[in-house]
Order: sequence, then C-alpha cells, then structure tokens
Amino acid sequence: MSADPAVRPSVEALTAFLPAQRWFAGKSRQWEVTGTTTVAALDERTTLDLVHVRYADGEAETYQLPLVRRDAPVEGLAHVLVEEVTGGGGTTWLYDALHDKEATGLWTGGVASGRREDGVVFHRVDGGAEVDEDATSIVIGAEQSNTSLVYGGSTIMKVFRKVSFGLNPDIEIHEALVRAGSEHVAEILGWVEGRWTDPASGEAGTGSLAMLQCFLTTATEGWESAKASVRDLYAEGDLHADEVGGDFAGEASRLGEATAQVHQALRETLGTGTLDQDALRALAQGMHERLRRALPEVPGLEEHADALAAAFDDLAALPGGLPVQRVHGDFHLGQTMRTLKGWKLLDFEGEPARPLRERQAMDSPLKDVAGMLRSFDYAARHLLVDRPEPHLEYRATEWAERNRDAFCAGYGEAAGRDPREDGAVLRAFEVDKAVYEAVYEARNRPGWLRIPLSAIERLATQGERRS
Ligand SMILES: Nc1ncnc2c1ncn2[C@@H]1O[C@H](COP(=O)(O)OP(=O)(O)O)[C@@H](O)[C@H]1O
Ligand SMILES: O=P(O)(O)O[C@H]1O[C@H](CO)[C@@H](O[C@H]2O[C@H](CO)[C@@H](O)[C@H](O)[C@H]2O)[C@H](O)[C@H]1O
Repeated sequence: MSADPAVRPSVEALTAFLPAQRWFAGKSRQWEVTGTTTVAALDERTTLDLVHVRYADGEAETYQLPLVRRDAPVEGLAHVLVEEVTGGGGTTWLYDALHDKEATGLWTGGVASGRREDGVVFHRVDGGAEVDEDATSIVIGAEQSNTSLVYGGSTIMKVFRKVSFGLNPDIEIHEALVRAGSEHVAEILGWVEGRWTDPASGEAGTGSLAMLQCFLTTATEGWESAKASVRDLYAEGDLHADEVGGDFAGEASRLGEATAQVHQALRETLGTGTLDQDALRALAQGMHERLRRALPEVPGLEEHADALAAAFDDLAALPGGLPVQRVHGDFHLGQTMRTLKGWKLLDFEGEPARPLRERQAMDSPLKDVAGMLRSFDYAARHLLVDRPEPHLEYRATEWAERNRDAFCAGYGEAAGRDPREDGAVLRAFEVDKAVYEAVYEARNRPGWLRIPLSAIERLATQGERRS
C-alpha cells in the first residue's frame, strides 16, 4: 500500500527521538514535546514538520523535522527512524526525510522552480548559479547544530533545525555579502521560508527553514587544518611551533586578514552604529546575566565568578562610543574553509542558543575576533582532553598564543587597527564566549568541558593579577 500522509509521529516517539539528535539543544534540560505542526506537504508522502518543545523553566523552542512516510523499512535509515506506526490496515515507517535520498530532491527542485504554496515559499536568488535538481544528496556534519546535505558536489543545503520567526541571519548576511562581491563567502542560491503558528504564543509568522549555497570544492575546514598543525607539533617533542612543518601562523594571519575584509564589507552593506555609555552598560549587563544563568549549570564556574564579572565591569566602565555593526556572531575555526582561492567564512547564524532578535542585532566586531581566539585555544587543547600531559599543555599554550597573535596581526594589517589595542573589550568578549562554551560543552560534550573551564581559570587569574 502507499504511505499515508496523515500518519503523524506520537509525542512518545518524538520524546525518544529528539535527545538522540546532535541538533537538539535541550538534552541536558527538563523538557517535553507540546505538539507538532505540519507547515506544508511537499508530495504525497513528504511533509515539512515542526516539533514544539517546552522546558521546565517555561522557555519554548521549535525544531524542524521534515518527515517521509515509507510503506517498508528503508535500508540505511534505521538511525533516523522516528516511529513505526501501525493502524488503518497497514504499517508506515516515519523517517527524518533529510536522510532519504528519494525525498531530498524536493528541496532543490523547489528552489530551482521557485515553488510557492500555502505554508512554504522556495526563494531563488536572481542571477545565481544553476541548481542541479537531479543530483542526489548525502548528509554531512554529524557534529553540527543544523543538518547539511551535499547534492552531487555542486550544491550544499543547510536545513535549520531550531527555527524561529524572521529571516535567519545566515541567509541575510550571505545574501548581502554575495551582493557586495565579497570573495570570502560561498555563493547563495536560494532559501526556503515557512509559515506557521507558534502554539506557545499563539503568534503566526514566517521563518527560514533552509538555505542553498554553492558547495566549495578544494576546501579544507579551518578546524581540520589547525588540528593537523597541532598534531604535527605534538609529534615533534623537541621543536617549537614556529619550527615544525605544519606551522599554522601564516594561515592564521591570512584568516585574520579575511575576517577584517568581511567585517569591512558588512559595514558597507548593512551599516554601522555606536554604543553609547548606556548601551555599553547594557551589553555588559547581558554578559553578567549569561554568567549568572551559567553558574548553576556548570560546576566549577562559581569559584571564578567574581573575577569574570570584573571583566564585564571593565567593559561597562569604558568611555562610551563602541563601534558596532553586523558580525558573524559565532566565529570559530569550524566556520572557516581554506580553498585554493583563500579563506571562506561560513555559518553567519550567530550562537544557536541566543534568541533570533539578539542574533540580528549589531555587535562589536571584536566579538568575532574573541571567538576565533578562543578557537585557537580549543584546537591546541582538544587532543589533551582524554590524556592530560603537562609537557604537552605547555606546547598547547605556545601554539595557541602564536596563532592568536598571528590572527590579530593579520586582522590589524587589513583593518588598520590591531584588536589587541582594545584589550578590555576583547577580554570581556573572550570571557563571555568561554562562559557560553562552558554551557555548550556541559549540554553537548561534557568530556570537552575542561577546555573552556581551563580558559576561564586562566582569564580569571590574569584579571586578578591586573587588579
Ligand atoms: N558552501 C560550503 N561548501 C563546502 N562545505 C560547506 C559549505 N558550507 C558548509 N560546509 C560544511 O558544512 C559544515 C556545516 O556547516 P555550518 O554552516 O557550519 O552548519 P552548522 O550551523 O550546522 O554548524 C561546515 O563545517 C563545512 O564543513
Ligand atoms: O558550529 P555551530 O554553529 O554548531 O557552533 C556550535 O558548535 C561548535 C562546536 O562544533 C561550538 O564551538 C566550540 O567547539 C569548536 C570545536 O569543535 C571550537 O573550535 C570553538 O572555538 C568552540 O566555541 C560553538 O561554540 C557552538 O556554538
């Protein structure tokens, strides 16, 4: 028999399915599924669905889970089986549709034809490259906040998992940078927008569901290249970071330069602003608030809380006039790719845990610089997570400092001002990021928690020494 589009997953099945997904951010919290919404049917067996979740503290979130209905089990999809539903004279196997190669052409086909109907619009960027509708997809990036599919090596589609009303900044910023002719992002081909009603607020609106881009060939992720460099250093017991073949400092400097150029293009296309004294205090207050909320979630933060808070007070006390603009918002080595044509920046969505309103706001470009500085620290130390070795900890610090310096120098050359000249601002953003990371790791990768925690200890001690 053919699959029945009316077959929907039960709350029990979704409650079991969500925590097994990397993209579900609620794993470490108390939560319940409050309902589902079908945004649109893409064909007789494939639907765009949303799952609504409420946390014990009252916060609500919506996750996208497109579903495909099959009338027999599909080989290779057991890991994304949402439910096997029996009733009405047959059994339907409900899968996460993004993993079903027979279903995913509906998204590329939709963008290619500019499909529009009740509940969903597939936007195509004018004058953009062709979308290959016949290419089959594979899902990449198991360790990500969203789900990305590569179609035949030419197109990549990112399906946003946590969705909210409004245009996702990843789409907005890519579109603006491509229009401005920036060399440092992949071309955007189109996006998918849905309309739904939020059961928690009763509000109806539209929100971004997916984005299609050209796939960057000949590209290596910045995180992978940095890790290779660190492995090289660890393997050479007697050599320093500047003496090993895999030295990364040249690349770190070029990445700094590319970042400054992207910031410049964002200023030119999406404007600038200035935070006055009150706004600066509000910025610092947000950092205090995030620290306060992190304390009960991350044991080990409390003992440094005062020293960390002092970094936010220093920011609040600066004479007013902090320049702001649209920024990346969650910048780290995993958001960069080195291609034959230089560095490309990816994923302008901002920190997935922050509300969309905050992620759309202007911020200091030093927030991105601080994010990348934290990432050099992660790259240097992640190999030591399972086997702390004091002599390698020393090498890790050396590698991180060398590449942090090179990044800042490259950025400074292109921007005309070295970020290290704005030490108090940079430090406040670095502390704020490390606190964010501590919460992120506690929720998603508890084994990695010691990376941000050891940075927090260092940042707190440096602060105490200065006062
Ligand atoms: N245009 C692209 N070309 C090639 N690979 C890409 C492209 N965009 C993203 N990727 C790859 O997909 C991964 C996930 O993309 P990203 O936008 O960072 O998603 P997420 O929000 O889930 O972290 C990246 O780390 C990168 O390896
Ligand atoms: O890439 P995402 O938008 O999913 O960002 C989230 O996940 C990142 C991890 O994949 C996380 O980044 C942290 O870990 C990285 C190494 O895996 C490291 O390079 C980053 O510096 C560190 O912040 C990111 O914070 C989170 O928002």
